[in-house]
Amino acid sequence: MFDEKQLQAIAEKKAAYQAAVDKALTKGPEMRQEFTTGGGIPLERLYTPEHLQGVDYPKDLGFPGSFPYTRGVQPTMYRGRFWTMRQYAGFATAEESNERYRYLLSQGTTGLSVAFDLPTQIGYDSDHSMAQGEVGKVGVAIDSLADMEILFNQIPLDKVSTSMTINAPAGVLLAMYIAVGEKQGVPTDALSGTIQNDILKEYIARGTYIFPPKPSMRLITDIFDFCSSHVPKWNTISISGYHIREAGSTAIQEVAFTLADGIAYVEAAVKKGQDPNVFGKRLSFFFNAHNDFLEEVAKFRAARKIWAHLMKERFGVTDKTAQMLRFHTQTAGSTLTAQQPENNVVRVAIQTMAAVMGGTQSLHTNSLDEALALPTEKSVRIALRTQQIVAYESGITQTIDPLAGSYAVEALTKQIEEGAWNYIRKIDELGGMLASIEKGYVQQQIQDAAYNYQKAVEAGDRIVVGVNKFQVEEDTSSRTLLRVDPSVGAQQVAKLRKLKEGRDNVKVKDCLEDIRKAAQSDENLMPRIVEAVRHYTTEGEICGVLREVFGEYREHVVL
Ligand SMILES: CC(C)(COP(=O)(O)OP(=O)(O)OC[C@H]1O[C@@H](n2cnc3c(N)ncnc32)[C@H](O)[C@@H]1OP(=O)(O)O)[C@@H](O)C(=O)NCCC(=O)NCCSC(=O)CCC(=O)O
Repeated sequence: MFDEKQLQAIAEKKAAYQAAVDKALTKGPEMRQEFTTGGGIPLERLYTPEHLQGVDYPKDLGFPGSFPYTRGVQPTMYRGRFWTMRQYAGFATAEESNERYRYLLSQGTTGLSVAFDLPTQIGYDSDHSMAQGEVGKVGVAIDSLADMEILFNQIPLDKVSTSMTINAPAGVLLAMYIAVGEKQGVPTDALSGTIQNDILKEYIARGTYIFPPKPSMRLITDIFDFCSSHVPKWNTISISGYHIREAGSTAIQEVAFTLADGIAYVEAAVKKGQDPNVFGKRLSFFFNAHNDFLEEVAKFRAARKIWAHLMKERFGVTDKTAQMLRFHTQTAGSTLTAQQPENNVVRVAIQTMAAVMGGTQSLHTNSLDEALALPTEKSVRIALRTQQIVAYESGITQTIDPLAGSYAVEALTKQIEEGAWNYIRKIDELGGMLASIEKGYVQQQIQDAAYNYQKAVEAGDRIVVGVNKFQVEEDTSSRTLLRVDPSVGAQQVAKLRKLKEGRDNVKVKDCLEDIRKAAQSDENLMPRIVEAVRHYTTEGEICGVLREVFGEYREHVVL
């Protein structure tokens, strides 16, 4: 971006600067021998136009809303519309969670995001022995359409978009959402939202899988196909790097493994004869926002660029929307500290700025007390206000991709891009993402990175304020934390018993038989599942039949 003469002048001046640095170093050394990003990328003392050598503006950066989308997916970005402020929430019963959603909406949240309890996430009803002690704990307990109707009571599904963090049983929860829409008189083509539906990262990092890879991929591609024709505004998957990063990966690994998962999904759907120009439009992504501000901004920019190239060049996608990497961000749970939790507000604010400067489409900001418990209403409000302050007061939303052209940010963007491509090539060599997971390669890479980070914290090479430096004695007696009522499990079991007594059990049996037959054949499962939930067939019953046909996945332990 600079001509030869300018670069020559810079090189000459740089010699003088180096002499000044050498002199400064004789007076006192720098604080560290080597400086690196949080993700371990080596950093130079100073970045100059020399670092932009090789950056081809139209090719590498371009303009917002056009290939390769490095600078953002919308031509006007936040001047036209802020990102969706989408707080992940849900606990106890559908009634209590509905109250929390309506509170959030009244406070200015612009999208919903449902957290389900663990039994729901692994396809068990609240009365299953595996569910004991877990009902309503980390999210809301949903057994049937009856619970979903309460969850979205007085929330118009044609006006608000909803994300559901559900993976192995994603099709069942999507079917229930469709059925709630029908009850509200909202046609399926007016529903908008996202299901996480990303099983590969469950095998790698999160753990709420049910079925083995093959039928799991089939369920996912069934959903792609079904939504393309029936629920066209639905984001059919949220390909997630968030949990990979929470498990301890570096920023480069987060990008690489997420996009490699994306490649696996596209390949699976293409193999089924689906058109990536169509289903590709509704693939969405989900990343983490950590504290290392510049690295995070660069990460988001690099991820968009790589995905656009992958879709265009590897899969021959010509549709512009299908080339775009659109993503949700959550601030990093793993950076929150139980010590001096008020400091977490500052961490979240920095991470919010990184997500916004990186061009996110949707954002969840963590609450200050989340290292201790599920957030209280007050702490959730502060988290939401953090987004609102960044949106309305910081000024950073008024200029698109404002850090572009920063020597340091462009250099980091390139480094992350190159690092991620190296991993993607390695995964290709290993036979793709599924094979790489089965070999334990991906898990091992993440474990090594997590181990190195922890060692650095324990050695004091990485400072976590309030944890390994600046500790204080804290009086925790006045802390108010949210506690889920332990009677939720019993309440949910009683509700389920009543439901099963009152519904048409012959119809339910027929629906389950239809699902079994469809599962044993190549038929798309979604229409059968939608029909079953309409008749109040429970999630556990549907997943139970699928378990019988598909079997269950057992974890590949990496030692
Ligand atoms: C695509 C995204 C990322 C965002 O979708 P959204 O609907 O919010 O936003 P969007 O698509 O960008 O914008 C909505 C519509 O406005 C349009 N639009 C946006 N900006 C515009 C602009 N400047 N000018 C004109 N139009 C614009 C878009 O094109 C789109 O229209 P069209 O629709 O017409 O194109 C989606 O997938 C999403 O919301 N994901 C959220 C995932 C999530 O919450 N996950 C929580 C996980 S929690 C978790 O997993 C962690 C904890 C755990 O482990 O459990």
